[in-house]
Amino acid sequence: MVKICCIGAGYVGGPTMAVIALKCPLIEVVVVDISVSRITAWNSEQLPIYEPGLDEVVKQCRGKNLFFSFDVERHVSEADIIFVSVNTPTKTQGLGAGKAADLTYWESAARMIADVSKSDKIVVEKSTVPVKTAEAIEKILTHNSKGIKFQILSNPEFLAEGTAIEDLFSPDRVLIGGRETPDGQKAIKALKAVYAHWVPEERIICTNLWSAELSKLAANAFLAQRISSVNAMSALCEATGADVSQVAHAVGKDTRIGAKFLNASVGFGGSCFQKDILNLVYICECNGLPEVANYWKQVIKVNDYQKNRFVNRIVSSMFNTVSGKKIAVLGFAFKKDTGDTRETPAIDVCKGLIDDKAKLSIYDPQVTEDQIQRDLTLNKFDWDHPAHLQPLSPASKKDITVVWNAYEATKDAHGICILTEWDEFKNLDFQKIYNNMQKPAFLFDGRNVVNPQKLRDIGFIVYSIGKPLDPWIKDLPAVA
Ligand SMILES: NC(=O)C1=CN([C@@H]2O[C@H](COP(=O)(O)OP(=O)(O)OC[C@H]3O[C@@H](n4cnc5c(N)ncnc54)[C@H](O)[C@@H]3O)[C@@H](O)[C@H]2O)C=CC1
Ligand SMILES: O=C(O)[C@H]1O[C@H](OP(=O)(O)OP(=O)(O)OC[C@H]2O[C@@H](n3ccc(=O)[nH]c3=O)[C@H](O)[C@@H]2O)[C@H](O)[C@@H](O)[C@@H]1O
Repeated sequence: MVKICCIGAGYVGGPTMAVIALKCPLIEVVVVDISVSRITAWNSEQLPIYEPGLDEVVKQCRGKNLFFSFDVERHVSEADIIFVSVNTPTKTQGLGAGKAADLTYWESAARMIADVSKSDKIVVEKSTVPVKTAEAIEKILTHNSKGIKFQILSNPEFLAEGTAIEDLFSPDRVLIGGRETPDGQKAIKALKAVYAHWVPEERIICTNLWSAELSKLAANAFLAQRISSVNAMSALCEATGADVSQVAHAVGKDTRIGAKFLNASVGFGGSCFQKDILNLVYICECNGLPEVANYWKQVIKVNDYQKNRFVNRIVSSMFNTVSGKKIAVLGFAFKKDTGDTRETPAIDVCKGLIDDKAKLSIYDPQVTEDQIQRDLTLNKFDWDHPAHLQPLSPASKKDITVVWNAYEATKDAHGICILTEWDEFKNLDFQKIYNNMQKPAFLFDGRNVVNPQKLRDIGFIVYSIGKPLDPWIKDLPAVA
């Protein structure tokens, strides 16, 4: 029986391994982690992450051929294939701070693999890493190997949160990069055989190591660039009376461009887009390519501009101050169908409003008060380290309340901002909400989930990203 061990039981390691176990009943899959609380949760009824469909998959194979354990060394030493899916945060200190990937967790995993291995192994990069990481990992493994042979493969993950199980069941492609040597090709074949249990052969792409590593960074950069492109257009739509949804629809109908990923928003969030682009920028700079670095940097600049623009719209519309005003924040996760808040645009918007002394009442169906308080007080990039190494929750912000219902959040509020596109926000009773708010009642839709005209008919002053402006807002000076 082939044995797989995955180091890192997070958003990628957990779901990916659960699906491999489900699709390959004759392979034993063990997911290990240094975080005892995460492993305990994976073994309980309350999984540590919220992902539609994940519970069912885990229930079907846990205890049969899927196991979660904190006995990291034992399972690593017994495995034939080791996936490494640990954090690769942005460095906060030293060389490359604020840009380069921090490979501390990867390096310590590699050293541990070398220490405990007693037989030849295939080591698979699942984490997103800088191009050429495999070379460094190879050096660590071979210099500490005691004669054991390691083959390194790059097998980046393309799942998106909220649709992870769907994405894993039916991936657009699986990418496997390896050395162009007989041993490298043999390792590629072994990993390909795992995926071939359910992924059609033509969707499994095999490349050299560097192409696979770089393709992951490139894919995230291209995706984020589409969002910044449509968000840049949204500002121009507001200035001209065009409607960004109509523009995106018309542009996306061109089959060369395609319709997906053209939703204007308050900005992209999530643990990876910004981190991976910063990493790409750093690699370009290190390779003497400042023009290429600046090109990609612009994607992040436009994203920051979009978040600032949203806050400025709120403040300027509400008589240039939100001081002491109650603002209801609907949605805190970085997108719907996840409880993940890493780099969510809600953090920047809430901080912007708090700086202007607003009182926030926040509701998200999947995010806890503790998480929101942590997110609003942690330093940039601290969130991306294993939970037990993060700073303890500092003093909580006083001007925030977190409630468990959109009606309570909006009661007596001066304004509402929608920051996550949860389906339930589309079906709220906005007449009831309007009746219970201070007047004039403002609504700022950062995700284009409401019908602005219907809400204007109720009496709301509505701002929707990239849509023709409400007469109230049109007469105000332009904001940047
Ligand atoms: N979240 C996502 O949707 C995607 C993430 N990725 C990449 O996958 C990697 C992991 O991301 P997530 O799963 O989101 O992170 P995560 O933070 O949810 O999980 C990482 C886990 O690794 C554990 N860990 C760290 N060092 C360890 C060690 N030495 N030994 C054992 N366990 C260790 C941590 O305790 C944590 O539970 C990152 O490189 C990320 O860029 C790639 C595709 C999608
Ligand atoms: O490397 C990763 O971590 C993953 O990053 C993204 O997945 P994820 O961040 O989970 O979610 P997305 O659906 O890509 O959304 C990212 C952000 O962009 C925003 N977005 C997305 C699409 C869109 O049209 N407009 C828009 O503003 C979302 O609201 C969200 O804040 C990629 O889609 C995955 O392929 C990749 O594996």
